[in-house]
Amino acid sequence: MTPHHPSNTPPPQASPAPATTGPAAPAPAISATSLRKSYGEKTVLAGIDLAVPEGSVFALLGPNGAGKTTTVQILSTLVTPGGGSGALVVGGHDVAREPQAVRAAIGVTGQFSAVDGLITGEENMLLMADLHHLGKRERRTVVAELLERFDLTAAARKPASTYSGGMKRRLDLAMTLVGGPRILFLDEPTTGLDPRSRHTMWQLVRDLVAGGTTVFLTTQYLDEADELADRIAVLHEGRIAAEGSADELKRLVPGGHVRLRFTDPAAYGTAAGALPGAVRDEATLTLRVPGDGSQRALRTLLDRLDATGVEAAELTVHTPDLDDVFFALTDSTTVPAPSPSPAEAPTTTPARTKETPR
Ligand SMILES: Nc1ncnc2c1ncn2[C@@H]1O[C@H](COP(=O)(O)OP(=O)(O)OP(=O)(O)O)[C@@H](O)[C@H]1O
Repeated sequence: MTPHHPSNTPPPQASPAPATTGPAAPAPAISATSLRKSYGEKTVLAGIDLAVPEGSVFALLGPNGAGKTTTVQILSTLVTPGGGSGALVVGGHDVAREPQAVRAAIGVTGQFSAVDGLITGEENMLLMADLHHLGKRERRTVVAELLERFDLTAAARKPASTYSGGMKRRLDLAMTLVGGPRILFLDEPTTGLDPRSRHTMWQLVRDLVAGGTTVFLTTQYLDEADELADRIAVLHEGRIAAEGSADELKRLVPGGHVRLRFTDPAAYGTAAGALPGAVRDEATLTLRVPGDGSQRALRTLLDRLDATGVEAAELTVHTPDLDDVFFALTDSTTVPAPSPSPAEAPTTTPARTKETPR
């Protein structure tokens, strides 16, 4: 778990110290150091650090206007970074010095589709193939394969304007893949789609990642980040408010607890006496013990329980969902406390208490 520090110190996981033995860690597919951007007086990005390992899915989460699209636009060379930004490297190429090489390595699908509704799905694809200078035979093969893979073969000869929202989005993604990009930027890829279409898109993304593609995703949907992302960064007021896996983020906010259910009232009573802070539910013989769901907290709880000699019939660990995290992190009156230093606690055991504002 890596809550960000105002100094923009890169998170330990994001930029590990070079190993003294063994093979060096591969360079991230996407990395940004102190990325800044302002429009006039408005600071959109106040210096953010990112590192996305190859073959992983990184989700940038944030409310409307947080700067997600701006980040994608800068990393995909569409917009210039602000003055004072550090190194921005995508696919091994510097975004400022080698924009062409970056463009050759990436695919971008934005909130505004590149699909032309006046021509058919297949014609849209062939147009893309021409833009990528594919040979005559190759363009036919690549287009047919992608249409098949994205379940668009039957509709291929129909004007794209007749497609459903989900089909258009699939076509858009298929068009992006014509050039065979190793790195994909998906800016809110499922906004406005129905649940079935969203699940289809998620599966397509998973398949791409299984094939080695790196995905940089922006989304306002917490379940989407939860479903797809290996790591999630929450963008708030121009900074990364927190970064980690979905589970790590969930441990950042209060609401986590362990639920112990007993079948024997005597055992229930004994356990309740031994566990200070436990919320009792006499009707169901259940105790709810607040905790961050970490290994350490769980061990303490079990040690206490063992000392009483009673055993629970059922033990479940509840962590808050990403909604709780999102609201806690993007509510400017509360920010999570920084993690204890690695010497004090494992990196997967972040502090989760609400703290005073910065
Ligand atoms: N070209 C521009 N000129 C001026 N301001 C801009 C420009 N592009 C973006 N902004 C401003 O920068 C801020 C961040 O916009 P951005 O589109 O990156 O946010 P977002 O997180 O993608 O939001 P949404 O989820 O609504 O798409 C907004 O306040 C927006 O108005």
